[in-house]
Amino acid sequence: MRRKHKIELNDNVKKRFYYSTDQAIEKPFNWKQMWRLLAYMKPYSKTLLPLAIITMLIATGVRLAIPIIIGKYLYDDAIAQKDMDLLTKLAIVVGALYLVSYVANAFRIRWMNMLGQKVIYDLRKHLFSHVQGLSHRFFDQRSAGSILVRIMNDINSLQELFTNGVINLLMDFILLIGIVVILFILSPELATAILIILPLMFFISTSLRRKIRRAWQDVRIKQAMLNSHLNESIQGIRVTQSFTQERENMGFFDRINSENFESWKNATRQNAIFRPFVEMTNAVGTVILIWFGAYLIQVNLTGGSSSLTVGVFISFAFYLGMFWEPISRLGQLYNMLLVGMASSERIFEFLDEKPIVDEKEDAVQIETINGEIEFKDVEFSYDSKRKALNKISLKMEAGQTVALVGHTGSGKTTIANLISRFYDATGGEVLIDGHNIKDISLKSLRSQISVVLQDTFIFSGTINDNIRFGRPTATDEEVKAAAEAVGANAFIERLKNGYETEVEERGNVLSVGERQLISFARALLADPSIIILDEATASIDTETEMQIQQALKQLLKGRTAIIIAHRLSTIREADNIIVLDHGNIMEQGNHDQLMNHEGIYYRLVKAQFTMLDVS
Ligand SMILES: Nc1ncnc2c1ncn2[C@@H]1O[C@H](COP(=O)(O)OP(=O)(O)OP(=O)(O)O)[C@@H](O)[C@H]1O
Repeated sequence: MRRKHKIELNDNVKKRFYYSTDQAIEKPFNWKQMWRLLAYMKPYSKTLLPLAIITMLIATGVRLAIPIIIGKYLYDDAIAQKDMDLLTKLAIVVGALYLVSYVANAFRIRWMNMLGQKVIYDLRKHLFSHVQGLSHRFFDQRSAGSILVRIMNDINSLQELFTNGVINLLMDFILLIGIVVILFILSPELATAILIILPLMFFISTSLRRKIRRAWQDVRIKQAMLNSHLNESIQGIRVTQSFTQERENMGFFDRINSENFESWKNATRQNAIFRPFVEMTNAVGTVILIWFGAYLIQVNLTGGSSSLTVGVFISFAFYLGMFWEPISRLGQLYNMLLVGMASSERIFEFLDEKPIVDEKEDAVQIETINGEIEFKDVEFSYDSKRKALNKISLKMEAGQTVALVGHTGSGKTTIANLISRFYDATGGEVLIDGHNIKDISLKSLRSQISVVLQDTFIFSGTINDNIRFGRPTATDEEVKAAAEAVGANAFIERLKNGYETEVEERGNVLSVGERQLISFARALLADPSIIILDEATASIDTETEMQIQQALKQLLKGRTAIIIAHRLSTIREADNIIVLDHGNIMEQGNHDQLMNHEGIYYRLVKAQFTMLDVS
């Protein structure tokens, strides 16, 4: 059925929606990395960790003791000897031991879970706070999705390791070694015969499990691809619908969905093979126990060289039943460790990433920046191949409005990025109030610069919250005053709940222009010394723009303002207009000077007027 409906894809477009699976799901065991991970348990080494270990030791000790009591003492010494007193006492002891084991286990699980959750909480907090402090270059090189995967999925995959892995590893070793030692003490001959199944068990738990593990990994990869495709499809749904590409899109989805289906089928098939194998080995063990055990009891009863009693035989049966559990868990733990190694490697890769823009230890705090900006022979390139700025020098006096114009890619945003110190110049120096920008503390620098972009970011929360982002301590009245000053008040009041209207993440319910007005209010509230408007009015209609020109004057008053605009009508009044081309300053001056000069700016203005005339 599925195949019948398969949608054939056009050969020209088959390459779309190929998601790379460069993220290794498992890595070989690495001690150094393991110690680094375990160090996250250190804060709990005097509290939760010892508590979990003690309760684990109690529960394991009790589990190891019960079969001996039931078999050897209860059967051989009490039932066989018809000692009713002893029988009652032993029954009480067994009951009490079960109770102790139950309580110890309940606490062990509780404390282990708590320990695991706390370690994961700490690790995620550490990673997030580290990533937040990284430079723009780090984010340029990675998609938001891949960063999200590390903070969520990779840390989640370590959760199991911390909650169950570490302590279960100890417990299973103790349990296995304990069982083997006890069996040998009770009856070396029967122990030797039964332990033949151990290698078989190990073989199954390692080799079969490896296959199963691979099969489930494949499922995870296919699911991640399905997720990526869904994410991209939903985000791009408007484009898909407008180009009527739904059928092709369905074809891609169908292909990834069938791969996902096949991988599930394979994994569940592998899983199904596993169970009969386990049961078969258990059956082999039981056959050996019954056959050889019965033989040894017979030899004992007829006064031969064996000392195996029925009670010890019963204890053996119990221990045999207990064998599989730790072996199987150790196998799982091994898988968990390999997956954990890959995840922790990726987490540590981020944690080891240093912010390229770093702060000097003796960085100066500037209470109030005046806003004088100077570039001295500044060079910059995002990558080693192309220069975004070529030895440019410029000066902006405090309180001036400076406009940056030039064609797409000429370096306007790059200048703004260097002023906010999102990147460091690769040559020359950027000075603010005469200080090299690298000597100023990042907090005091950035808290006094506001950047308003064309693509403004609206966070989930109310309009109020979004404006208050500029200054969290501002009162409702101050928020409203800022909105009024930039002309945002009118549209906000028209919303259902006014300033308390909830806007979803990215502000999808607001128009692009409305979002820009909110970001103006946000910037005004922050009361910065330097304000950068990067194409900030590009999405506001001309009428609204004229309305906010006054407000903009208000916003820019007493501050150094850098305005980047393609719409030249917005920068006419700037004190200085800097014209850029391929990272070079071609001309500068005010509107009249540049118009008289009849250079690039003159031609740009003329071209825009001609376009307007035509339309
Ligand atoms: N994060 C980045 N990584 C690599 N190269 C970049 C990055 N940002 C910009 N560039 C490159 O640097 C050059 C200057 O870009 P910039 O953003 O400063 O141009 P712009 O003048 O602001 O352009 P626009 O008018 O389109 O906004 C361009 O060639 C661009 O491709």
